Amino acid sequence: MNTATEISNSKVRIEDLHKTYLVKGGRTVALQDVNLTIGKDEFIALLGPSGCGKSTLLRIISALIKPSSGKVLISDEQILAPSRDIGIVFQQAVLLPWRNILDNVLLPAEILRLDMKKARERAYQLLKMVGLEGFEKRSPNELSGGMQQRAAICRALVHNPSMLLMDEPFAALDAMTREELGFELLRIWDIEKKTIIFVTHNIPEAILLADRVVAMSPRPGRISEIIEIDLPRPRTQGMEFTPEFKAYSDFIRDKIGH
Ligand SMILES: Nc1ncnc2c1ncn2[C@@H]1O[C@H](COP(=O)(O)OP(=O)(O)OP(=O)(O)O)[C@@H](O)[C@H]1O
Repeated sequence: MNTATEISNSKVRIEDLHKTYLVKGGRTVALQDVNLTIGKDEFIALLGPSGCGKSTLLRIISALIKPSSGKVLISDEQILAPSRDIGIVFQQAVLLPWRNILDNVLLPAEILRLDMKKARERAYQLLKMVGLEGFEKRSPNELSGGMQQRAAICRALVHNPSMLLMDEPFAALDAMTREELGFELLRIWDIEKKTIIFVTHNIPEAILLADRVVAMSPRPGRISEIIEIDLPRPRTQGMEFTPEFKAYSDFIRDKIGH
């Protein structure tokens, strides 16, 4: 099992990150000594038990919150404010109910004051790529949960960021839709070439998607293990039943004590 990788072409460098939240009557250490280098266009799965600090780490990388100490560099620049070069997908699609699907996808382009003609072309192209062609003018509540999450992915990509941060994006979906969207995400990643950080609790999902699985320990969150997933790409249905996959799964389960 390969757990040590040299990253020659780095996109993200996380250095000595600590995060302590001040809470009533004390403090919660959410992250401690987190160091990680992520390669350009790499697919990272951030795996760990509930409360180990995965969302906190994602929020620090996207500069939605500040670390207590340490820093995050993206393309060699320290991140101090939210960057337009990042797209974020959360567990819930949170589409605005009064806007149709196309206008929801276009929201970041409006906020960033991009050329709306070009943005509209891109939105149509993205919606087509995720199988939502013909649904552009529908309202979000006319779409299934999986379709809404597809639209949320398009919204995160419309301004063509080089990084995609995904916080348990498929956790609210049923198992079949979840798997389907996983493969769809891999297809998008193959076409669009992004650096992806994908938070999940789900070991098979992490193995199926990622180049490397970064396993975190329970609070205070630290990186306990980094496992390179040397399965061939494209990843396919049925791979989960191979002995190689099972070996990764057993190894990770053993390491994180599941
Ligand atoms: N705004 C906050 N104020 C105080 N404590 C917080 C805050 N956000 C998170 N925490 C605490 O920090 C720890 C890490 O939380 P975080 O949400 O990052 O974990 P997580 O691994 O993403 O959890 P889950 O998988 O359940 O979403 C938890 O103990 C949580 O209670």
